[in-house]
Amino acid sequence: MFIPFTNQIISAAAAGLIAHWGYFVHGERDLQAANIARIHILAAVVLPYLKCQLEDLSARQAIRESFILDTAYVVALFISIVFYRIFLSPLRNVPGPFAMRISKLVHVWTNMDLTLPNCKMLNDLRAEYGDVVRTGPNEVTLFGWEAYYQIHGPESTCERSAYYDILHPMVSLDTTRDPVAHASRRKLWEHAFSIKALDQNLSLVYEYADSLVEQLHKRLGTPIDLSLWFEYYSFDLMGMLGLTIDFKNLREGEHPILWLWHVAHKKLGALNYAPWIKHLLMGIPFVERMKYYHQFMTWANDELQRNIQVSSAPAEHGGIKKNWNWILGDFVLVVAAGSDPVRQVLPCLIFYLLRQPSQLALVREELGSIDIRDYHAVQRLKHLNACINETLRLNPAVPSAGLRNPPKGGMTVNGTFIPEGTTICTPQYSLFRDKANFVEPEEWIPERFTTRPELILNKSAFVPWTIGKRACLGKNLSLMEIRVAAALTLSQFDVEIAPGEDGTKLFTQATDYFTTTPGPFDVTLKSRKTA
Ligand code: HEM
Repeated sequence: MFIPFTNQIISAAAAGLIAHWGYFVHGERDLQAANIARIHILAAVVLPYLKCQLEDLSARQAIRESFILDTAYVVALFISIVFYRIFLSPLRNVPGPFAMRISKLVHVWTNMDLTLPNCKMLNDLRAEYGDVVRTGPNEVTLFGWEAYYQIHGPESTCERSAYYDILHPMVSLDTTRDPVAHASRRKLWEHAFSIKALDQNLSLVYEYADSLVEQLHKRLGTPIDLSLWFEYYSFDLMGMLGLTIDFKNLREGEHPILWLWHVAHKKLGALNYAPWIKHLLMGIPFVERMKYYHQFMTWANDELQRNIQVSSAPAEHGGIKKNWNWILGDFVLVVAAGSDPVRQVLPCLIFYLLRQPSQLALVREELGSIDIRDYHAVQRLKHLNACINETLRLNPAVPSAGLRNPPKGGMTVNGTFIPEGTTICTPQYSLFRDKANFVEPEEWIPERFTTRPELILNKSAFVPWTIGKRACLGKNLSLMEIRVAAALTLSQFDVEIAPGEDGTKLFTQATDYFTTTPGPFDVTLKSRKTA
């Protein structure tokens, strides 16, 4: 069989167009990334072999011709994709940076720059392009309170976007994209977060906060990274509460798994914006960037195996084996979702209080008026609560995540039609710093939550635990952790920024990879009490 080479080139280019129009353009392909790569590599290897066999070419010539055909295929495919994204996509009229229309890789690349976290980058785009910005070939970022409620509110029928397959094949309450599975799992979790369960956790929260204070007392006068110490506290506490594992970060220094979690998170964080890259890398052995993630997962797997020997999954749900991806996913969720957000609030809160000594004095006055061992009294401290809220407003734990897809048939938001399959981003960071919602939005003014309510223009815009069917389950627990640790630390220590520091690394070195991880906060401590 002989086909003229020119016709072969035309056929290869046509195959590229067919691949785009027949396959790639029809929906999400993130989870198939590794298989797509495998099929293409296989085709590239088989083609020269077939050419040798069928056309009687020398190996050298077969490879040369195959290379030309591969190039024709790839060029046609990519030209078609780029043309579609610029001129034909249903999002073509939505304003946004030109490069972001063409590829999500631009977003990934931008987020490799640690000096500009994703939430700030998106906020800058709003200033340039308005309330609806195209931030990817198939993604829009929406600003404003109405859009947030439309996407996340109780009436919303939006579903989680491809980003949430990030743990695939594992799945957790916080990542499942199946609304039915989510609703039934959430019921199980709600028991664990009920007020009754919370009261049972109280003594453990005090125990770990006491352990933190004890360790800090041993380090008086020497510079320490308070951000890290708060992480030890929240990680140890979540380990014990959620997993019954004592990580002993507080007593014995950083547990290897915490270190591993940090590295894996840093290495993979920027890839969140194009989930297919992670799924592709997962399919390739020995990729350096994935090494720490694999190690973390192996640890989680082993640790869970050990843990599970003392419990059992209900047989009616198919037992442990069938539920393994869920059990492992929830296990990882507890470590990540439970620890990072609390760790984020505490050092930021102390930073603001140090910047505004009159606010610190007010909080201490409140603390002095109660028995801080009585959590119900701590819980009612108006100014402390206002300071926590104001800290969360300026530093949301999940500043730009919570990505969603519109329901079947698409939806109209802010006057723009968003077709189904589009990823929608609604950054809390921008919502909480919107001057339509808060007066002097960039300033830390706790009184807006107490004596100066006029500084809040729209109460409904303050939703750090988000709203709707997927709102945070850990709200009350997290507030308990924050209040108790803040109360004990502020009443026991005078905190000063460490020599040579100004404390701002806490913000300038923070990362926004789903949850925020704050930068270091180097301080020295002096004891306020000897008793
Ligand atoms: C200041 C602390 C915290 C804040 C501001 C916060 C915020 C949030 C937000 C915004 C979400 C929604 C994320 C999304 O849309 O994907 C979320 C989900 C969730 N959070 Fe938190 N969180 C905090 C602490 C905690 C803690 C301590 C836990 C305990 C394990 C926890 C457990 C969860 C769970 C289980 C979900 C998923 C709920 C669902 O899918 O139904 N959170 N959180």
